[in-house]
Amino acid sequence: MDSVTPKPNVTATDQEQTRVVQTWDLKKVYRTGFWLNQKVESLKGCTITVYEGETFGLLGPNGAGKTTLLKILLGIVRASSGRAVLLGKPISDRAIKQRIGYLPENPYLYDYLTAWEFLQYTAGLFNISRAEQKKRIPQLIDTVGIDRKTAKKKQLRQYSKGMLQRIGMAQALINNPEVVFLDEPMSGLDPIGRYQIRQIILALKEQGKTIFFNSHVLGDVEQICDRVAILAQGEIICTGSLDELLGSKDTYQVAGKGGNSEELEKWISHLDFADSYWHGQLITGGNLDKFLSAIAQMDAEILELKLARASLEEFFLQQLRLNEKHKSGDSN
Ligand SMILES: Nc1ncnc2c1ncn2[C@@H]1O[C@H](COP(=O)(O)OP(=O)(O)OP(=O)(O)O)[C@@H](O)[C@H]1O
Repeated sequence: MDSVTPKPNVTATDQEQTRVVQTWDLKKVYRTGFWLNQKVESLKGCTITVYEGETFGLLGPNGAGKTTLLKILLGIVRASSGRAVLLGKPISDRAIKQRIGYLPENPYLYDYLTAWEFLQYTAGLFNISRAEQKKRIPQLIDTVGIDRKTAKKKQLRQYSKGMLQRIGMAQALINNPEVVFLDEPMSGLDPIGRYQIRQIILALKEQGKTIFFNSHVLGDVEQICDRVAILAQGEIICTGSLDELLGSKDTYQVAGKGGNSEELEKWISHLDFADSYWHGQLITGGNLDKFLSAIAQMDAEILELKLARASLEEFFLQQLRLNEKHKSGDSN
């Protein structure tokens, strides 16, 4: 594994954007049991691409293999077969560790250190000079929204779960990484804690960092991700941007009464008009106001207007159901 092999079919997107993470047919079989004679097939051939500057969400139910994939990319777990490239280098290349950040799912953050001491310790692991630490640590503490005095005085055992997660984010950023891997960064947090982590991720996105995160908190993913992949039972079952997977934010199902079909057809596709009642699909192109005034001028009335786009949660559950149906060979 680990050799760099170009993808045979290079698409327009590939040509335009730099690929930061690329895997080909990654597989992982864990051996368990006293005699290591039992096998758990955790990944069954994962091929994914993450482009520079994007926020990529790897979604999947418990046990789907998300953490395993992430740990393979980070070199914590060895793949059984397949290839992976990170920042243009094989994942076995130790030099790339300097360019990535990682927040594990349940980070252990040394209870008896203060946040400041903990960040000094992690900075030391990257050989960051004392002078640089003096600049970077306060900046990071500000970025993750912890009070500087608290960071210097309070031991981590006195922190709330949300504060610990934010310090975990700060340690993932200590080396100013180009790519940040976050394993379930919102899990176990209350809505305020999740909001704070989302804001930090959005700020990182603004700085142009590539963010790869695992999650099953789909509402959060929907708000911050550019592209997602769904992993189920070790296999990627779909991947794409939210618009590609869910449909455009501009598409509505609309139903109404009155007006005339010729005028309505200028706005509404698949128009079904009968006895002055009608329904169809409206693609506004961001001009919902213009449509509403056109309706008023036609002397028509809207009875129902709702977004045609499914939520990510609905889409996720539907994809998992379809995958299970497909697996069980049920054609109904
Ligand atoms: N070290 C290990 N030894 C044996 N089996 C393992 C090991 N690590 C993970 N597995 C198994 O591999 C499968 C995938 O686990 P993984 O932790 O990657 O899934 P996940 O999608 O991250 O799940 P979760 O959302 O619950 O964290 C599971 O069946 C798990 O039990």
